[in-house]
Amino acid sequence: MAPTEHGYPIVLSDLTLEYPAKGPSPAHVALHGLSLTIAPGEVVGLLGSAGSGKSTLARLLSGEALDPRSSDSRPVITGGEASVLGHRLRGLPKRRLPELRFHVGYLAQDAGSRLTADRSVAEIIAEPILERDHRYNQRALTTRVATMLDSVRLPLGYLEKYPYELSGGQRQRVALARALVLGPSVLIADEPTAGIDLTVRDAVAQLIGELRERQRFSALLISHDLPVLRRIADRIAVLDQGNLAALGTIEEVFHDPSHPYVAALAGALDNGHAIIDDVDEGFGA
Ligand SMILES: Nc1ncnc2c1ncn2[C@@H]1O[C@H](COP(=O)(O)OP(=O)(O)OP(=O)(O)O)[C@@H](O)[C@H]1O
Repeated sequence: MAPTEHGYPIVLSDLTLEYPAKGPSPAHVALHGLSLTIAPGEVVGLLGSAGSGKSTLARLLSGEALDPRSSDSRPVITGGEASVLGHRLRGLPKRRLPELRFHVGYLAQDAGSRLTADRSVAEIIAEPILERDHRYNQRALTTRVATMLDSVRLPLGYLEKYPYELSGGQRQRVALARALVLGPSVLIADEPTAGIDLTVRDAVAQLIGELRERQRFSALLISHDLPVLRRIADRIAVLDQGNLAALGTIEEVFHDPSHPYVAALAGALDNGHAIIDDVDEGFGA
């Protein structure tokens, strides 16, 4: 594995990320001068208003936004730097992208609902391994896939099922198994519990917590689900319109908020909202 910068798997220093102008759409700065470090084994929760840049950051750190094959328009680092496991992402040579992606598990937004429809659960989970080595030992592959399915608490009988046969929560667990199949050192998860019913949400949170203990990865977890964040995040960062509005433990951030968006989040919490998407209205894009 590449050496980490100052021992931190993720280092953002004064990072500015911009979507370049495209056709009639002008350039858009999605993140302004963001600085944040994530320590080995640390889980940082990321909250923010709609359009505040959370998914853009996730796409960059996972390497997805650096992939020239990506169909979406891609954000570009126009200021500062982001390092993941010692890889400096600004101007990262294309040949180093596979190594970065090997060590970084990425659970994209709505990953569960975007599983390839005509592949079995076993094929979906095995895919990241076979993409790297299509001659991977079949027996070792079967064992690895079964172990991953078991670690996300799905019965082995599900290996031959197809996504349409699974519930939303089960699909999300398959997506998580796929994101973790290469044993990453860093996990980037974008709303892993969104759209899942309450009981399963708790199970997914517990699972990420357990896997983190077992595999010891650092993670950036985008979520507005306070019970989930309380359970697994060591600190939270709050973004508002591309700027860092707060950073600290949940208690530190919500104790005496000075930023209006953070104050609105704290107000929603006081009113008993566990999932605090509701305050997005009136904030952000
Ligand atoms: N492909 C793109 N091209 C141009 N602009 C984009 C693109 N994707 C996102 N943006 C813009 O960048 C900003 C940040 O978007 P992003 O999806 O990162 O926000 P977010 O915090 O994840 O929002 P949400 O909570 O709604 O998912 C928004 O203003 C959005 O319109």
